[in-house]
Amino acid sequence: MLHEVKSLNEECGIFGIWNANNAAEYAYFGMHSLQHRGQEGAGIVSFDDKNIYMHKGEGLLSKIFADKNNLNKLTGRSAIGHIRYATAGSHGLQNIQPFFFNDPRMPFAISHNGNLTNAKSLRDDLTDNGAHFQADSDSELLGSLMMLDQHESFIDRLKVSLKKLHGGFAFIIMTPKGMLGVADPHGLRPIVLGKTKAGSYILCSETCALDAVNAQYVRDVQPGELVHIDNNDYKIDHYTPSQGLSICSLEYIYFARSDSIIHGVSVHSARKKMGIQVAKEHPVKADVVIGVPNSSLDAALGYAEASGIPFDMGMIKNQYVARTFIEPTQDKRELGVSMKLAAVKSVVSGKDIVLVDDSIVRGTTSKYIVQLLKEAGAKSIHVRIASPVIKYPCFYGVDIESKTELIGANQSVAEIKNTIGADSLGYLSVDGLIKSINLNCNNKYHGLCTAYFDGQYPTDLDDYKAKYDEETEQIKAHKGAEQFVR
Ligand SMILES: O=P(O)(O)OC[C@H]1O[C@H](OP(=O)(O)OP(=O)(O)O)[C@H](O)[C@@H]1O
Ligand SMILES: NC(=O)CC[C@H](N)C(=O)O
Ligand SMILES: [Mg+2]
Repeated sequence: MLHEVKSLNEECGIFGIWNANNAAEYAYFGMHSLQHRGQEGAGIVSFDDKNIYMHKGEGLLSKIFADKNNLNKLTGRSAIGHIRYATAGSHGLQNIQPFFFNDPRMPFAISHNGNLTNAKSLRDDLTDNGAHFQADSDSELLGSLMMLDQHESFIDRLKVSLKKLHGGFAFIIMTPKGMLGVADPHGLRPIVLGKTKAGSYILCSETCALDAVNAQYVRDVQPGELVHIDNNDYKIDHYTPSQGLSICSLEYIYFARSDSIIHGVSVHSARKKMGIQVAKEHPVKADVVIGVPNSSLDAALGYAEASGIPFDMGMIKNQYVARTFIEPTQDKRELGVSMKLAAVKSVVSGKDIVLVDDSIVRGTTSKYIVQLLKEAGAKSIHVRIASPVIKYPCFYGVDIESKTELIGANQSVAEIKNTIGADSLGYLSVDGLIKSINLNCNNKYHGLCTAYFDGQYPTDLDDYKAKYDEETEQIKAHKGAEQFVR
């Protein structure tokens, strides 16, 4: 299976529109602006009064729908779409969503962003109860549970089944009668409601997809909520009580597009504040601040603003290589980074540099960039990371499920500094991160999941717990490690 050259793998993007002319076309344009969330495959399912239409494929949306007929055949006034980056189950067409369930009581299609922590146990139970599966990802389990459930109404079947799911999930569910949006009890994955000028409702992962189709933001779907949309309006219901918002902090740090607004916080502003905050926490004398295009540029601007050191374009990104797919081995990954990023010698030569990146996962990018800047004549390189040390894996929809691949779980900050060859290295503190995002949420989690940094998982780890416990002893060794080294 081929993968894009990315160090930090993204999540999925979901989009649904109800009661619109050319619904599938809306889905296509909305999903196009969510392409950063997954590049493995995509699909759209549309409904008209009598029929269901579907087209799915592997790779980028523009490739899957390059033949316009693939979109034109998706008629009807409602459509639901999905773009995938796998976290559970195999790669390949069978796991590309939306999944369609031909339930004679009420047919439905589902799109899922997230990862279920109890998927294996649920699958085992369902298999014992005679369920048949279309594929092997976690996402179809909601449909499988609903197919076996005996409640009379569709909503009851949905609510009962949702209660059995653990972990991170945002779902859009579509039937011939209406569209539904769901957030897990902690709201780990983002999902928003919007409305077009013509009055059609949209559910999608990020507000950038609403902007792309000229729709207005209505509200974020809150933890434990079930939003019903039909021809008349939308209605907010709950399938379970909220456990308090703890949305994935990496959405703000890296995943979401900078122009999106999540739970009232502009992603761009949050990133800029992370840069301002890391400048306060780890000041350094230097000639120029540079960012790693594109995802750290907002933070680099913040660092420059707070420190008074000028920002410049010390690195450029080859936009075309970002869409090159290669095998995800370490040597190919390194080759991928070198094809993707290049130094601007006139900016970096002879200079003391502050190099800002949004995160370090395996260390591949930072190591390569430090080397690149040295070769371009930089005098010294002070790396500043606009997020805390990533030491713990994620089980809620991001593809870092083992600590063995995390440099921050295996090395102290001093060791990482040496590994990447920097003159100094400073990470943002967890408090600094919470302050920069500032969700103004008074719950235990400050509105955020910061498990990557502090191991505070808002849910049980269920089927992942045994492996996680095995790795925990090693992780402990680095607990409380310093945030800065010279
Ligand atoms: O330590 P590493 O394992 O290298 O991972 C960290 C890098 O991964 C991400 O960038 P990525 O290259 O995925 O994509 P981007 O171009 O969107 O920043 C992130 O922005 C860091 O630069
Ligand atoms: N990244 C995601 O949200 C993935 C959704 C689902 N777990 C899958 O693997 O298809
Ligand atoms: Mg990057």
